[in-house]
Formats: sequence, C-alpha cells, structure tokens
Amino acid sequence: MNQMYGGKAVRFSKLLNPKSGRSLIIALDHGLIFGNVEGLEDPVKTLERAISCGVDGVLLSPGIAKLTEHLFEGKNAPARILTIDFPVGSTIPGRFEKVFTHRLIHSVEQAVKMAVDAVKILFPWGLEKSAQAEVVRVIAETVEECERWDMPLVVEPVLWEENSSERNEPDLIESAARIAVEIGADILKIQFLGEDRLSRIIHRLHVPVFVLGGPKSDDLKQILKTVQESIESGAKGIMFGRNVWQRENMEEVLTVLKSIIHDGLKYEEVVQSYDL
Ligand SMILES: O=C[C@H](O)COP(=O)(O)O
Repeated sequence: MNQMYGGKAVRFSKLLNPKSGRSLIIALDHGLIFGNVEGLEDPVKTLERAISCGVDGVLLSPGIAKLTEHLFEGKNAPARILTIDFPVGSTIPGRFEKVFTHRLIHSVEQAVKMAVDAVKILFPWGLEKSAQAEVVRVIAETVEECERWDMPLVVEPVLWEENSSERNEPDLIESAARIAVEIGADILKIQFLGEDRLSRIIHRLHVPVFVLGGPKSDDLKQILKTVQESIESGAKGIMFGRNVWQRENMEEVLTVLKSIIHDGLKYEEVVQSYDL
C-alpha cells in the first residue's frame, strides 16, 4: 500500500525500519508552536537521547533540523521529517484558540537541500470559508511542490477551531483524512480513532498511515494498547512525542514501543517483561 515511486519511494523507504517495514518516529517539533514545553526544554538533548535508543525517524522544526544536521550523517542515522508550516492563531491556550489559517515557513526546495526524507503540514479542517480556502490553497501548492521535488508529503488533519472538544470527533477526522488524500497527501498522520475506523481508513485510502500520540496520558498501558491496535489495524507506525519524552523512563518506553511495533509483541507481554 504505497503509491509513491521514484525519488519519493526512495525517500519514504528511509522512514521505515528495514527489518519490520514499520516505524517508530519521535515528534520533537512542539517548540515551534508552544515554545517551552515540559520534557522538551532542550530539544537537542532530547533528540540525542531518542537517537541513541535507535528510533527510526524524527519529526523536527526547520530550526532544530538546521542545528542538528551533524547528528544525521552516516547510514545508521534515523530519517527526518520536517514540519514546514505554522498554524496561525493557536499559540497561546485561552487567547488565540481559533485557528484562522496556517502559513508555510519553509520551502520544499529548501527541504531537499537539507536532505530530509519527508515534509509535514497540518490540514486544519472545519474552518470558516476564507480560512478554509487558504488552507486548501497552501496544501494544494505544497502537493505540487512535493511532486516537483519528489518529496513525500505527510498531512495531518486536525480540528482546531473555537471549540477544541471538536478535536476528537472521529467522523470529521475521517472525512478530513479522505479530503487530504483527495488533495494529494502521500502519507497521513492521524489520531487513533479505534481499530475498526483506523483499519477502514487505511484500507480505503491506500496511503501509509502513522498514528500520533497526543497529550501525555497517565495510563501507559492504555497507550501501549493503542500502539498495538494501530499496528494490527495496518498503520505503518507511530509519530509520538509527549507520551515518550514527557516520561522519566523515556529510554525504557522506547524499548517497549520497538518490541510492539517491530517484533509484533502484545502489550500485555511487554508490560510483564518490563514491569511497567
Ligand atoms: O507533531 C506532533 C505530533 O502531534 C505528535 O506529538 P504528540 O504525540 O505529542 O501529539
């Protein structure tokens, strides 16, 4: 299930673990939107820790990618996905929660020069007419640029409007995922929407799907169950941030995630082995 070919296919292959064909990707781009974030106060240090644990890929902002290029030399380095947009209006909780639109902050051409393996943009869905038109224009132009440069495009459908509770409406996320693929997304990054729905999305839309983590949960076992169910539903992997680096035992959590994603272990077995 991968319609990419040529340079896109080569780049996309770097995101996947060569043995399992799946992927553990760590998202470290939160500082771009939120500034200082608990657990990610020093993004370079956290990135180094993640790399030393053998993650398959990382999601970075342009500035941190530039600062850390030296960490990605050599054949054993993880892949990089570059976040190239900024959601305007969502930065300070309680003040600017309505996402009016988003802006590109980095070109696809420049991403090629940085030798990253994919670029990622948000797809804010459910906006008022002019904001939605602007978002669709930005995504469509990015699709075209990614075709021009053979760069895989990851699109993340989100429901970030005035009422943040809408963020978890599975029907709307499923529709937005469909629309993202119709516009030209090569890869989707979406919330876990339950096994049945996720499996349906993956099999109907024919693009690789990665599941995001969301805010840190106190229930690690539930998170691990979600990861197992995502993989069993056909997801290529996960792109997790806070549920990894906001935990004191980040290294142990990464080892456990690798067992579930790459070795197909059940979360109950892993939990017993690691006493989590
Ligand atoms: O880019 C950030 C993604 O949403 C993944 O991070 P998260 O697991 O903290 O939600």
